[in-house]
Formats: sequence, C-alpha cells, structure tokens
Amino acid sequence: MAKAWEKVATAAGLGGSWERRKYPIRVEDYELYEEIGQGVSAIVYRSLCKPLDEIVAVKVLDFERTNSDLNNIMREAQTMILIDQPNVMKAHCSFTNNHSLWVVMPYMAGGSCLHIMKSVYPDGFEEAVIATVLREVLKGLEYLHHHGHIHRDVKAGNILVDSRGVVKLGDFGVSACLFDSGDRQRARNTFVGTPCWMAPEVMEQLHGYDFKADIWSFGITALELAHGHAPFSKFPPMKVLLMTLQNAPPGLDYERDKKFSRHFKQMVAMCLVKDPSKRPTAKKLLKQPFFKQARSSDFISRKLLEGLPGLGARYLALKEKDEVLLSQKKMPDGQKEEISQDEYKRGISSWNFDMDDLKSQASLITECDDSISCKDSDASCFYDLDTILPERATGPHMSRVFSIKYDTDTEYINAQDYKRGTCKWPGQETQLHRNSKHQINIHNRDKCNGGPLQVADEPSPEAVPKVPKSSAANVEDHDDRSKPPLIQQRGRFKVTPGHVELDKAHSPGLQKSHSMQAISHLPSLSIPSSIEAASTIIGGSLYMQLYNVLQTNMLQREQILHAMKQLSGCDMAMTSPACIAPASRASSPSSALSIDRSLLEAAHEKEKELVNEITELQWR
Ligand SMILES: Nc1ncnc2c1ncn2[C@@H]1O[C@H](COP(=O)(O)OP(=O)(O)OP(=O)(O)O)[C@@H](O)[C@H]1O
Repeated sequence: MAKAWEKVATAAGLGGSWERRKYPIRVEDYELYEEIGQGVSAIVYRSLCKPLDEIVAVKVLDFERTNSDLNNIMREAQTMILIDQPNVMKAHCSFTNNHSLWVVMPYMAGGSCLHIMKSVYPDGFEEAVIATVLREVLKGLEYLHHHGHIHRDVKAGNILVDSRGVVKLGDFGVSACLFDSGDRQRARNTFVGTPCWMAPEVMEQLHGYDFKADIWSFGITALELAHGHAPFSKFPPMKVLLMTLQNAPPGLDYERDKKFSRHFKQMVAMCLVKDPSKRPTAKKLLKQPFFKQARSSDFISRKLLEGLPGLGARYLALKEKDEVLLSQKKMPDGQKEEISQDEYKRGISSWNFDMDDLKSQASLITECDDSISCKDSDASCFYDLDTILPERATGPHMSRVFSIKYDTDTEYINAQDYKRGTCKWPGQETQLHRNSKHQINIHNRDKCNGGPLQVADEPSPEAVPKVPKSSAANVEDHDDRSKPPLIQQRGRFKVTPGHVELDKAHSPGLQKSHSMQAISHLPSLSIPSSIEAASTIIGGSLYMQLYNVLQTNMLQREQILHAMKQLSGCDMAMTSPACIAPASRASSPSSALSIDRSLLEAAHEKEKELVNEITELQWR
C-alpha cells in the first residue's frame, strides 16, 4: 500500500504550505460504499481509497444535473484542495469521470448537524452544544472571509461533524471569491443560496453583497440549531423571500425561548440585522460572551454522537421516512419542513425569481408603526416588544399581508398551516382562513397606523410619503367596506384586501367625509397589459376600480356644485334665460357659474348612469 506525501505551496491565498498525503485521481482507486448524502447536483458516498486504505467521502457531481459553469465547478474543487483550516472542509483531490466530477474529501462520520437533528434532536440542540458548534463554524468563516471567500450556503446541512467531534463547514458548491474579477466577480450579483438562510441583500440583488451575507446565514443557522428548523422553513420559497424582505428579522423570543441565555439571544440579534454594514464580522462575533460556554470536540462527540447509528443507516432511515410520508401525503408539521427543504434544495439551481414582481408584491404589504418581529414560521406568531434590541427596533417594520392568491397549482402553500386559525399580533387579531382551494384571506382587525391602503403603482413603501396618522386613523375609523380596494395583478400573486367583500363594497353609501379622506389613497386605474391579466382582473377588480374612480368624481363634483351654489348666492340668476346667452356670460359671473353648474350637473347624471351600468355589469 503506497503512501505518498507531497509538499504543497501557498496558492490562491488560502494559507501556508503543508504536507499532505497524495490521493489517487483514478476512479478505479476508489470503492464507493453506501450513499451518505445528497445535494442539488451531487450524491455523496462513503468510500474506500484503496491505495491509502482510508475511508473517505466521495462527492459525485453530475455535470448534466448542474446549471453551473463547468470551469466554476472545477475551480471550486481546486479551492477546496487548497483549504488549510481545520473547520473548513477541504478536498483531498478531484478528477473527472465521464459526465461527472469526483471530489474526494475526509469522511465526516457524524454527518451534518441537520442529519443529527432529524435523527435525534428534532427540537434542536442544547445551548452549550450550539455554542461549541457555532464557534467552530465561525472560525471557519473567519478564515474564508480573511482569504476573500464568501461561503454563501451556511446552514446546518452544511455543518459536518467527524467521529471525534470536529466540526467543519462543508459544501463549497456555491461559494464565491471576493477578489476575483470577471465572471466570478459578477457571480456576486447572482441569486445563490437557500432562501430560508439567504440574507435580504442577496435576495434583493440591488447592490450585490459581501461576506456579511454569511453572517446573516450564520444567524439563521443559530436559530435552526436552537429550534430544529430554520425560521419560515414551512413556507414556500416565494413566501420566504417576501417574509425575509418585509418582516422584521427573526430571532429568539424571550418568552418562548426561555431556556436560552440572554447572550445567545443577543448574538443572534447581532447577526440578523437587515443592514449588512451593521452586522459584525466573524472575528468580532467570536468575541461575544455567548461563545465562552463553548467546549471541546470531545464534548460534541460525547453529546451528539454517542449511541448514534452509522451515518449510512441514519441517512437511509431518514430517506425512507421522507418517501413514506410523501407517498402517503401525511405530513406532520416537523416533516413538512423537511419536504420543504428538499424543495429549497432543488430550487437553488432551478428557480427563476422575478425580483421586480416580488418587490412589487412586497410593496403592497402595509407597514405598522410598531417595530415587532414575527419570531417563527408557524401560523401562530409570538411577539415580545421587550425582546427587541435597540438595533433591531430601527429595522423594517412588521408587515401585514392581506390576501395572497397563488396562481399556481402548487399545493405546498400548505393552507393547513393557515387553516389552524388565529394569529395574535400586538393590538390586533388576525383571522386566517381559507375560502377556496388556493386563496387564503387574512382578516386584520388591527390598530396599526401604517395606512390601510397603498396606491397600486407605488415603487416601494419607503418611497411613499406616509399617510399622516390622523388621516389614516380617520379612514380606519370608518366602515371598511367603503375603502377602495387595493388591487395589483402582476406575476404570480394577486393581492387584494382580504376584508373587502365585493357585494358590500358596491354599496354607494359613501360618506362625504369618507371620500375626502379616501381620495388621496385611490389607486390609479391601471389597465392590465395582457389579456390573461385583464380577464382575471375583470373577474371583479376592474369593476371595483372603475366604480371607485366614478364615485370619487361624483363626490368631488357634488362638493364643487355645493361650493358654486354658495358662491353664486342666488338661485334666481341661475334660472334666468338671459344667463344662458353667450353674450351675457362674459359680462355676468353669476350667469357663467350657472352654465358651468348645469354642465356639471349633466356630467353628474352621466356618471350616475355609468355607476349603475358598472354595477349591473358586475352582477351579470
Ligand atoms: N465529507 C462528508 N462526509 C460525510 N457526509 C458528507 C460529506 N460531505 C457531504 N456530506 C453529506 O452529503 C450532503 C450533501 O453534500 P453537499 O452539501 O456537499 O452537496 P451539495 O450538492 O453541494 O448540496 P447543497 O448545495 O444542497 O447543500 C450533506 O448535507 C452531508 O449530509
């Protein structure tokens, strides 16, 4: 059995020189045993490196299954080979075999933290274990960031544990190099990662992102290890994006997460700040008091690995469980998340997000003035204003989604989650129910002052001047049915205020004071560009828009007429035939007023007719 060693020089800025074993680069030198993991484009096998008589992990990447550029994949593999830090997974070697790339790595017998949680700790790890695991991950991140790399996929599924309890950050499948130019530099403006763990700036694709994106994912991973699942993990990808962009950042809750220390909560809150520049570096985070409780790798091995079945057997058992659940379509809450994760995994390479669409949908979500955060993915949300640290309190506000109708046939919105019922928000009670196959209405009876309506063509909530509290409150004080509907039909979602009932909304009983408040919030009449969109809108919304525009016109006209009546001061002059003659019009202001008034009245009558016609059409 030949054991070869070679000296490797510094390269790619990833560290010093070191001595290492020389791993063979021929397929026949490896024997693949059982499957121990699967990713988007790769299957990982426990394997034997025959010449070295060493158990290794071989990741087989199928070129045909990846969307990535081949050169990039090869470079990633090369980067992995050059890694020289105990907490980052290195590759021993890599080589191609037909349509696949084989990456040979150290075998991590404990598997990933996600696997361990799924098998034994479905509700997450204890704090000392989390601190130990996360400290090691941070050391790995510090090394990568220091050498100009962004990992871009930090999550429990990529934190691997070996038989001695050593923790390594794995999966360089999507990592990017900050110092590169050209293609890879541009890659930083691409949409890469897994939605639940993805930083808002990565989703936004506005200004690119840097290594701070990893710090956000690190914070989400901390929550994942604490609860057994990442926040929002039960929701479909688009909703995760929407929630991440619009909601306050998730965090540990003082009430629900009583078992965790203040230091842990603070550390998570520091990572999950929407403004990347306010997130600490990995180096700074390592100094947080939370990590003082971190222990040795022996502790991890004792706590997590003792009594665990072999990785292959665990992996198989989990896979079978998933398959059975999928085939039965019986998915208890915890399992839905797993399936959802699989969707996410597949999604990394296959989703095609329309961010403009997403942002326009996001802009329709109303803000509240209270800075509070939705702490979990569950339909029932927990809030505790005391838990919000000053830094977080300045972040984006809590949002209310009114009604989201998914146009796809995808069932995995899991309306069951919503069916469960009532979600308590401070100062409001939100009724969630399902009124058709894919439509979920969220009825808000809240006291938020963010303004009940937003104009359909608003660019973003920030760009819109806020409705003064008093006027917003006035509008809120009145009957909801009189509010013009908020309608937007673009892309996948259709968003309408859930509480608008079309039949009642047609009631022409608008109060004047009402209308004057409402005018400034009226949506501009946007005619859909496509026939498909038009037909959907004509299913109710366009009528509503027309109706409201006309109603507003009528009310304004009524007020103008009233004012004119007062100005003219004499009804007599208005009935005088002389006033109608053009010659006398110029010389008599009161007669001019009377002509204008009669024209206005005629228009008023015409509008009334139109309103009746619209109502009739709507009812047909
Ligand atoms: N060296 C290793 N030892 C043991 N298990 C491993 C090793 N490398 C990966 N695995 C297991 O295989 C799974 C998939 O591997 P990996 O994450 O590298 O693939 P991927 O296609 O890049 O996945 P994704 O991008 O979806 O995270 C991991 O979640 C882990 O459970």
